[in-house]
Amino acid sequence: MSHRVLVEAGPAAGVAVLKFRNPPVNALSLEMLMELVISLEKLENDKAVRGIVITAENPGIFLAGLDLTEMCGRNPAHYAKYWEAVQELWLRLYQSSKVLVAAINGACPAGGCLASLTCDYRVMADNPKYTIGLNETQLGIIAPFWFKDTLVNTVGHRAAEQALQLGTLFPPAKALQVGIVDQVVPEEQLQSAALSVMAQWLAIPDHARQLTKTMMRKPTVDQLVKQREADIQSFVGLISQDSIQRALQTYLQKLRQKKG
Ligand SMILES: CCCCC/C=C\C/C=C\C/C=C/C(=O)SCCNC(=O)CCNC(=O)[C@H](O)C(C)(C)COP(=O)(O)OP(=O)(O)OC[C@H]1O[C@@H](n2cnc3c(N)ncnc32)[C@H](O)[C@@H]1OP(=O)(O)O
Repeated sequence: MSHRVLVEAGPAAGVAVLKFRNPPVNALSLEMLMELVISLEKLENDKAVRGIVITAENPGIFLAGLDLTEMCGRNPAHYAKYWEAVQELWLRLYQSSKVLVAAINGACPAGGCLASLTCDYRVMADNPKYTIGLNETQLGIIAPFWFKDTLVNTVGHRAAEQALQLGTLFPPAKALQVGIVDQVVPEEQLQSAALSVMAQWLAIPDHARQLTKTMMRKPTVDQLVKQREADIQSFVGLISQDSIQRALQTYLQKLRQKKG
């Protein structure tokens, strides 16, 4: 039984809706990652499901990204386990044979943006409070190569380089202009817009669409698959550095003080 991920049958045949519900901010904790992987595996094996709309149960925060508390003050074995789970989620999402449509109904930084970038299409609610992007450099860390590759595959090299160096979080109109999202709609129309685009994608025969998706994505997937263990070791080495730990602690404190 999953607590942090809700899967519902969609209103249209063949469509499931996967909702994030990990309060307070839908951070990708280890438990959340594991529940997501299990939910995605079940959906992948369900022949009746052809498409999945991915969204947050409560509007406001789509996903707050990776859980910073999983990357601060822990031991190397924990960092390795956590990173393997992050890799696994990305591999499941990016290689999914289903049509994935992200209905972005809230803040979507870093790991949240990455999850949405694995989808085939992104619709974002037109709310200026919501932003999306790979903001790692603002935290004093760097987006790993496969985060970078996923962004490059979406927006192209120049736009990705600029967004990554600056760690830009784009509001909806800017995100559309750069191409991080494909469509921006009034908030109350988000779910219907996602279902409408899903219907267009499902009009294509599955086998042709799936083979095309694999052809487009395989080179990027292979890069990680062939060096998964080395990527884990790089992550553990980097995240364990005192300077990185200090940067993450400072960022977390700033988030906590924001309220005070
Ligand atoms: C191969 C080798 C390469 C190695 C490179 C090394 C490192 C790179 C590794 C990983 C890449 C990292 C990816 C990430 O995803 S990092 C996370 C990025 N996320 C963010 O920057 C978002 C931060 N959060 C926010 O901006 C806001 O919280 C929000 C999501 C916009 C919501 O705002 P709101 O005002 O509604 O809530 P609060 O800010 O008050 O937060 C409430 C509560 O939640 C805590 N929290 C927020 N975000 C996170 C998070 N990502 N992880 C853990 N906890 C989080 C926040 O601190 C508050 O806690 P409190 O205790 O005060 O209640």
